[in-house]
Amino acid sequence: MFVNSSDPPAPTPPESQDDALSAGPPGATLQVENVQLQDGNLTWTHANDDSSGQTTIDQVLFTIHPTRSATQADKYIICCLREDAADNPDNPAHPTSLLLLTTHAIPDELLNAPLLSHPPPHLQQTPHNEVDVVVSTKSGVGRARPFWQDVVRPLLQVVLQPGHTATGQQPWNTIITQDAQSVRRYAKSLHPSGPSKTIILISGDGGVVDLLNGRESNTDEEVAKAKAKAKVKAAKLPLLALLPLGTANALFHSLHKPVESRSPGPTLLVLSLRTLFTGTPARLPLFKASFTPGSHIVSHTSTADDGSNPETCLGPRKDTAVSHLYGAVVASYALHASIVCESDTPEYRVHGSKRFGMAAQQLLRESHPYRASVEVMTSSEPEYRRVGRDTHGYVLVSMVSNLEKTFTVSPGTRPLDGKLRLVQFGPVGEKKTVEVMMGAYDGGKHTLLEWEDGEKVRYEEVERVRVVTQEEDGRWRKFCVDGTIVHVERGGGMVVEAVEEAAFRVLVDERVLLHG
Ligand SMILES: Nc1ncnc2c1ncn2[C@@H]1O[C@H](COP(=O)(O)OP(=O)(O)OP(=O)(O)O)[C@@H](O)[C@H]1O
Repeated sequence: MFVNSSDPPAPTPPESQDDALSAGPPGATLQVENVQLQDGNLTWTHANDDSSGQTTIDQVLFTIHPTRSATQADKYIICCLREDAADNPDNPAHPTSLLLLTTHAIPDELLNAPLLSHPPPHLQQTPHNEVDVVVSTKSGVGRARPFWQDVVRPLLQVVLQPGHTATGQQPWNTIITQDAQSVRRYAKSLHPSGPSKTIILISGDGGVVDLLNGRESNTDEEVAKAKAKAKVKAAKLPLLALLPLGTANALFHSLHKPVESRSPGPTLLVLSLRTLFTGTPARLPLFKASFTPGSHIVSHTSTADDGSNPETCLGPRKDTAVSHLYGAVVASYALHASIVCESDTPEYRVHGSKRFGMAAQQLLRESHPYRASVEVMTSSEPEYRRVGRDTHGYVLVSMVSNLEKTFTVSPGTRPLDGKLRLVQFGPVGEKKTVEVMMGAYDGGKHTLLEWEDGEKVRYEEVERVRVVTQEEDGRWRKFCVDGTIVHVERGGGMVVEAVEEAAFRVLVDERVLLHG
């Protein structure tokens, strides 16, 4: 979450500044002819010099056929994403770029692929709808901003072309994060009674949790009032469009699991851009994690922390007090929470998703038995039932199937099903824990694991989970909600349950709703 200390200081534009004014040309626009599609390869001839070009069908985002203007009536724009460093060797800081092919005729297969003749309503700024773009600059390995500048912004410009004004004003608002509180501050500005909002969130799961909780913290009262008065309609709930530029991107992977193929196939970014322009809104299921009094959010990125202390998660440091958090991904205790917490140092962050494995190695060597009570309620059991023994290795309550693309923590979860599932096992030691992790990387087979000593992985659908820690050492009293770490007091804990009331909608690929 911190810039490496060797980086030059980054210019920090005001959060609300729309840096579209400094935009360059919208991607590389090429006039092409003789476009053909064969064996998954799209080929063409450049109109100016007859040279040829090619890309794969997986890199095609969609085709625009703007029928609005007579001059453009017979023109197509094939929009492609290039995201291989090899495609952009001159500029490794900008690993993704847009390729726009303008042509008079396209192969039939592209007519059947996503074809945009009008900007989708959710991307149009009108008196009844606003479009905000939130760029979380420290997500993942820091590529959200170049992705916005090089790809998303020019694509919006091309699709929303008639919205341009002479002043260069764009029909969207841009929020570039400046610190760890930026997304929360933005969320606070969302008013349930204002026009409906589409929020294009260029970030990882942390941006989503910040958005869910920033909004909630100031609008509890307002939301209650607005609901009582106007009965906030589902269609007015803010609509999230996720562009997954984080490390794990669990929410996007899980929501798009039915349409995400193993390679080769469209990449995560291609899928997310297709969904942004052609997706369908759905209610985003949420859970609430409530914490005992005295609990605090632990963070590396508060203003008080200059990032020089990699031991934040190991020490007794306290940050913002917290009573509850909303989440859309997972709430956890024990190994998972410790991995997320201890991998979130500036040193580990530069390694992208490898940081989880690096922190896990150390924690696995220690294989700490976490002293706690874990209890569940299910739809058929209205009283708490104890799960496991007095010590635990892994306790995770999931609302999604995947924590990473290939890490299926909850194979029974379907996108948007709104169900909570518990994955729990005891302190089984390094070897068996690795076996569990390998099962998760093998489509979720860990949920069937049982060992000869009677230990097993417990996996079940639950309504509510209560975890109370009995640890003395603060290092083992960390809980995790969608990547946010909460430190609880001695004897403290967390209760997790699904939330009935909808607060956000999310854009998904239409096929997810049909086959999810
Ligand atoms: N300019 C900034 N300075 C400090 N912190 C920032 C800044 N911009 C964003 N952040 C914080 O960095 C965190 C980035 O988390 P995010 O989840 O988006 O990425 P990630 O942790 O890499 O991905 P994932 O959660 O999917 O693994 C967020 O909590 C956000 O508030």
